[in-house]
Amino acid sequence: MSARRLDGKARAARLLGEVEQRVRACIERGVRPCLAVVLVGDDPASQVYVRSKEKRAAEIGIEARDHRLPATTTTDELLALVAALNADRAVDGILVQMPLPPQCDAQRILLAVDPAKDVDGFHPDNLGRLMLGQPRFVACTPQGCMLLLADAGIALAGARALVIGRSTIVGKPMAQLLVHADATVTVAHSRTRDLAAEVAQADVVVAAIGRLEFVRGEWIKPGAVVIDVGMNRLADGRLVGDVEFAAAEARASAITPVPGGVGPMTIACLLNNVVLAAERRAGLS
Ligand SMILES: NC(=O)C1=CN([C@@H]2O[C@H](COP(=O)(O)OP(=O)(O)OC[C@H]3O[C@@H](n4cnc5c(N)ncnc54)[C@H](OP(=O)(O)O)[C@@H]3O)[C@@H](O)[C@H]2O)C=CC1
Ligand SMILES: Nc1nc(=O)c2c([nH]1)NC[C@@H]1CN(c3ccc(C(=O)N[C@@H](CCC(=O)O)C(=O)O)cc3)C=[N+]21
Repeated sequence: MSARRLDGKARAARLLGEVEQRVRACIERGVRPCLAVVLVGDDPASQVYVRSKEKRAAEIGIEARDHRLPATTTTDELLALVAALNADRAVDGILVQMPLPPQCDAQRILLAVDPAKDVDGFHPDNLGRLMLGQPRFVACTPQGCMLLLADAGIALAGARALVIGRSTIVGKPMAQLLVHADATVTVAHSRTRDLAAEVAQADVVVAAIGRLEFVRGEWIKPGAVVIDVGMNRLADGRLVGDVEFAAAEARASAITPVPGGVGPMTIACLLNNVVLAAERRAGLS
């Protein structure tokens, strides 16, 4: 069997088309959706992501306001900027690009973002709402993974799902979304005793580890669906996922490529969250 490739690039383009329509409706009501992007320091990977987000935003009529701060920025300086963006009526969404330099207290900064503008879905208020099954902003990467799973056409209800990774931005919200979709969910992490055995049981595998081709193709249960969140940059510039793609593709029924899988979905879901916030301001939702 050779797996169907879940084309995140195409799915993201479709979602962005829908978001663009909704942006137009906001603009007709006099509300221009606006995302404030805060980037601290000069990490090259972060610069690439931020540029990509701002480009996509501009293409569909969302205003992207760029706030670049030096690597020496203090927590208090960042808190002051966040407070100003919270108070700015024209700003619908605030994204503070992670990771932050070590002297910045990321927890304090995430807590300071107005939950109604937290388009990343990282604020405890939004994470808590997700736990309760009453989501406001759902973290973009897990939201994108759920859309790709819907496209894979498998019934999640009753399926065995394995999430590898338990970060607050990917693994934990992903597991919550799968629970709400009635899957039977296992969360694996670095202390998991026998990862291969867990993978072998799973109808759905979501890998969010950050280790190149860590999930071996031979572990995959034949016919399983594989979502690869991992982004590992090789010395030659190539981007590789957390799953051994070629071998996994031979066993799975559907699989996301890297690049062109989850990554573009993350950006589309972010802009989806921005328009959601703008619709509230425009009285459209
Ligand atoms: N496509 C996209 O849009 C995005 C991609 N990413 C990518 O996804 C990956 C994960 O990101 P993120 O969640 O932020 O990463 P973190 O580093 O925060 O979390 C990694 C998780 O993997 C677990 N882990 C580490 N080693 C092992 C192991 N040997 N076996 C099982 N689990 C292990 C860790 O376990 P423990 O908790 O025990 O340490 C941890 O829970 C990265 O490659 C990142 O670049 C991230 C965000 C968005
Ligand atoms: N506050 C915050 N929010 C984030 O959402 C956030 C963050 N910080 N910090 C970093 C991670 C990572 N992330 C990616 C988004 C898109 C691609 C993406 O578009 N990837 C393309 C390829 C890009 C390339 O080739 O470099 C793809 O997979 O096809 C990747 C990674 C968002 N993150």
